[in-house]
Amino acid sequence: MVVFPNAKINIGLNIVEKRQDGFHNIESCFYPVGWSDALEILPAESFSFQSDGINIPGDPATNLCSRAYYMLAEDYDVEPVSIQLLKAVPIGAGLGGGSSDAAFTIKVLNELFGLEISLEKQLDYARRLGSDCAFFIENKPVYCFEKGDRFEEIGLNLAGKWIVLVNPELHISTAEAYAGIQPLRSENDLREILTTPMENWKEVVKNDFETSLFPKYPVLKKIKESLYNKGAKYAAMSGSGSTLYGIFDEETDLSGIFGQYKVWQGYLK
Ligand SMILES: C[C@@](CO)(OP(=O)(O)O)[C@H](O)COP(=O)(O)OP(=O)(O)OC[C@H]1O[C@@H](n2ccc(N)nc2=O)[C@H](O)[C@@H]1O
Ligand SMILES: Nc1ncnc2c1ncn2[C@@H]1O[C@H](COP(=O)(O)OP(=O)(O)O)[C@@H](O)[C@H]1O
Repeated sequence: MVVFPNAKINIGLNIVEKRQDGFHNIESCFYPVGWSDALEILPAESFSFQSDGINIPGDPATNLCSRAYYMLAEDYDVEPVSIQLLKAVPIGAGLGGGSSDAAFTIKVLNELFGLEISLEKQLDYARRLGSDCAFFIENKPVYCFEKGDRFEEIGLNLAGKWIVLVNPELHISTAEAYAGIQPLRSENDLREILTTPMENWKEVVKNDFETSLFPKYPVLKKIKESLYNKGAKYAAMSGSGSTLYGIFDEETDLSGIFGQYKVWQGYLK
């Protein structure tokens, strides 16, 4: 079975408070975007994981796809598989690429072996692999809270808008980014603001990580400003960075402008 684990962006990200378990409660909106890896999972004589494309640091046995397989194999009768991943989504980029691979692995194994794991249980398995991971099980726009792994429906439809994602190939560790934050609950209700026209978001839909990371990495702020200068209706950093995105009313080819960086552009669904 071949699937295409896609990336996400965060629209607004408020780091509300530090939790007893060391994690943070956050509020954000997750929106799926088309930048994707390719993942093939086939029944095999023994388990194997191989990847191509962007190099993923670390032992293949600890790759999130392998971890998803071993986690399910503890509880279900799953046969050995060979997993082949073509990695295209930048790593440590605020796009949740690894989490998406893991969530898609759960979904594929569930289907391939007829495991009939309920949606709630798939979400629970995904939560064990990473805070971002559960989002990719349903993979639809949501408002998220707690660790970013509890969801509420959101009436946000950006289908047909054009998005440009710019990744300056700075690897920012999520843990390190959280460590640099002084949590503060926003007075704004993100769900309410996101029902207003996108032109109104610029001053109020904020990603708290920008405050700590922009002074440290000036290139991030520069890219965000360029996206606005090129006509973005809204621009921001996704998650803990380092990818910036701009949302446009119409198709706007910026591949030349940002030629020195990794760029993905396309329509939102
Ligand atoms: C910041 C966000 C926003 O969507 O995305 P990315 O920028 O990583 O894509 C997420 O909260 C990232 O989720 P994810 O990348 O799955 O993080 P995890 O593997 O669960 O955790 C990595 C580390 O980040 C910190 N962490 C993560 C989530 C959270 N709510 N509070 C935290 O403090 C913890 O230090 C944890 O050890
Ligand atoms: N399949 C995978 N794809 C990407 N990163 C992976 C994968 N499996 C494990 N990782 C590890 O996860 C971390 C980055 O995860 P990723 O989801 O790309 O970051 P972010 O959520 O910031 O976009 C890296 O430390 C990387 O080594």
